Amino acid sequence: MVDNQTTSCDLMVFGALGNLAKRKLFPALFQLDRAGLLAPDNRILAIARRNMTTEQVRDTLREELEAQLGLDDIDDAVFRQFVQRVDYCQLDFNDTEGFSELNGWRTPGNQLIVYMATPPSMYGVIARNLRAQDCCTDRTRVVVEKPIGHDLDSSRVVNDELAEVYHESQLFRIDHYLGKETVQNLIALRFANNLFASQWDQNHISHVEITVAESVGIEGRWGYFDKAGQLRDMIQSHLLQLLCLIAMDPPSDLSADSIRDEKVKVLKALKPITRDMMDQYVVRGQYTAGTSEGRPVPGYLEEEGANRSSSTETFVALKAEIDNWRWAGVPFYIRTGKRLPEKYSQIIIHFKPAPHYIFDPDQKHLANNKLIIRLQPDEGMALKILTKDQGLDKGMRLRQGPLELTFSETFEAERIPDAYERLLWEIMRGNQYLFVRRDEVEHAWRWVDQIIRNWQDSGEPPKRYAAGTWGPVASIAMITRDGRSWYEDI
Ligand SMILES: NC(=O)C1=CN([C@@H]2O[C@H](COP(=O)(O)OP(=O)(O)OC[C@H]3O[C@@H](n4cnc5c(N)ncnc54)[C@H](OP(=O)(O)O)[C@@H]3O)[C@@H](O)[C@H]2O)C=CC1
Ligand SMILES: O=C1O[C@H](COP(=O)(O)O)[C@@H](O)[C@H](O)[C@H]1O
Repeated sequence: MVDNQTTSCDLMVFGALGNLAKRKLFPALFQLDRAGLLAPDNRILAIARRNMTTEQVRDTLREELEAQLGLDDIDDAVFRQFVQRVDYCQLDFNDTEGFSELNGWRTPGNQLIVYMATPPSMYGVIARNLRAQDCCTDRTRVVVEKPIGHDLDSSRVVNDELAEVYHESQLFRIDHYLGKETVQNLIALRFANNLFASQWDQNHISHVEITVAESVGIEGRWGYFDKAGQLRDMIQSHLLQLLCLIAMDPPSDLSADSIRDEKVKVLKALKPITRDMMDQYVVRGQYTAGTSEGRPVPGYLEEEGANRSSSTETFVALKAEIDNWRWAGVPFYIRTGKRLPEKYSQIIIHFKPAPHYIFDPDQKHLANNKLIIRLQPDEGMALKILTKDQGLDKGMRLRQGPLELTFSETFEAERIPDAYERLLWEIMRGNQYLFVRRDEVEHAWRWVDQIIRNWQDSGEPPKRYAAGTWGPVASIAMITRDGRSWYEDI
């Protein structure tokens, strides 16, 4: 059931002293409180194994919020109101007996939200230990982070462990890209504007590009990242979710299952990339030393904690095809990487040219309309259209220009909430539409696993690219072979 208003709830954060909690969860909860979106009796129990008192944890929260949100953002009164909600419980998640302490903290009758900001290997043990307490009723919602496993088999183990204790309707699997305002806007763009809805298929679209470029390296997360790589870390989750939102058929309504059913159909229709297709369809890269934002940076193999012979990829470009009526013959070119020249995420829809061209043959290359959807930064969209160049001497020369919508300029300059604010708010309201269902996770793994197996079988190392460049040249060759290029006018 979806609540329309903020409900009274108790939130338990397992792993509350970790990186995610510090950087994302507590800042998001603070912002919700500041916006008046936490009910007066909402309480937060921070749970971790370090020996600390509630007072110490509240003090560190102040420092961390100041660091994350900037000093100006912290209002004393709001901060005091916020930290009063927070208690700390020292607990090793393997200590079954220790879980009994959690019961004393709960407000009887309140909705309970259990947020597992822990390694996925802990999800099962926490769920089982909670089952022994009064923390698994139908008034409980459980939030888990990506990645769910590192392949299909291990994701099934994690999902089975959760399913042993909780019903699917209680599970909120986070993919934080779904919490980004501009990602949700894809649904509005596609299904609120008949102009696009009627053009959204292989009759009108020639190809689609999805780029999620990061300028950061692995940010001290070698231990995690080296076991994952960019394909598992970014494509299996965020980029396939973006692809689904672009490619799915219209859902019959905005309910979680209507949307998720349509996404699953897309994932099931993804054409497997077989071993003999790999050369043409997938490029894997790893950064070497170079520059980032004007300063020298080490290569992946020289990062802190690195194993110097790692063949983990930090860049992937691939061509995905969707075997269904809507998308037959329309490639989706996807690329994502770390230590690229800048951070931006955008989707480009390349429309087919008009069936008959009557203008200057030299300008024929301009003839495709493009819809550019900027997810971050500078959120907005531009529709590239052709008009006549102005002036008596120009004849019918064409000029390409944008119909431009920059959200920060067109709409009142409101702060764009961080993805985790939106996601936490939806969890409190019990709305699962921005969360990933089990079958989505598993179909995504099935497709990604095959690519990983192909890499393992070939034993070919990733191609090198210097930090601060756009990835291996092979990624340019991949799209050029099809007579296309990555869109550059950012
Ligand atoms: N950090 C990020 O940006 C992102 C993280 N995620 C996911 O979020 C989850 C958390 O990640 P992250 O915060 O980076 O991880 P961290 O390792 O920084 O935090 C994990 C937390 O869990 C605690 N913990 C682990 N084992 C136990 C145990 N047996 N008993 C008690 N406490 C325990 C750790 O305690 P201690 O400090 O004592 O070790 C720590 O507080 C992971 O699933 C990750 O994949 C997803 C997207 C982005
Ligand atoms: O989930 C992850 O996402 C971040 C990128 O997120 P963004 O919101 O900054 O675009 C990525 O850096 C990280 O490796 C990955 O685990």
